[in-house]
Amino acid sequence: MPYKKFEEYNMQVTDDVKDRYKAIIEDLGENTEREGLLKTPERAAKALQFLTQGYEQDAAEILKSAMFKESYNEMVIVKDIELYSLCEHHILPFFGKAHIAYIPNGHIVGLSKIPRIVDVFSRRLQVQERLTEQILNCINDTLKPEGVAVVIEASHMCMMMRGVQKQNSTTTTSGFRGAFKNIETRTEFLKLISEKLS
Ligand SMILES: Nc1nc2c(ncn2[C@@H]2O[C@H](COP(=O)(O)OP(=O)(O)OP(=O)(O)O)[C@@H](O)[C@H]2O)c(=O)[nH]1
Ligand SMILES: [Zn+2]
Repeated sequence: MPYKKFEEYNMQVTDDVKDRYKAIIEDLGENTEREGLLKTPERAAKALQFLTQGYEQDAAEILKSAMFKESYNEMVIVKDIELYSLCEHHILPFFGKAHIAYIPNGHIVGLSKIPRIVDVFSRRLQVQERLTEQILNCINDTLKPEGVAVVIEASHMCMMMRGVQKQNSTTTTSGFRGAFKNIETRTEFLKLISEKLS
């Protein structure tokens, strides 16, 4: 199914993950019976299911649900799409912005569907490079546009709160297909998104 409602947590998964969180919190030396922590294993289990809901969603179906025949064939850019994902190495957040463009080839897509597929692929255990490529491939294979471009800028908590502890570094990844392989088209896209890049 393309969407999942958040009241619909899988009770079996919630119970299993809750028990494991309880054990982890105890291993860390905390008392899971104190008031503030009583419901924490269950809350954390639900939070983790929310943050990984993308596994149960079908990004191609989301795009297909709002594709419309149109002759418009200039660049369409949706920029500054905020994203929150989880780094698969440390299960810590990475977050930032995606900038996405495509050039239609007979079909346009409902604009909101682009941020929706960013969420589908973000809400998994990820690396930024694969996230970039999955968004790119999904739009390319489903919409079959003249071209598609994806740029993601993100900060990784695993590099900020721990490890190398660098607070100001950001990572940029990008991918281009079709018409965006052409240097002029790519430059136009990068110019249009950089007007608001920090
Ligand atoms: N390429 C890539 N690397 C990532 C991403 N998220 C986290 N990493 C890196 O994954 C690497 C895992 O390296 P390891 O040496 O196995 O793990 P570690 O000992 O915790 O490494 P440090 O973070 O350097 O302390 C680290 O260099 C992280 O910075 C990502 O989205 N893409
Ligand atoms: Zn990490």
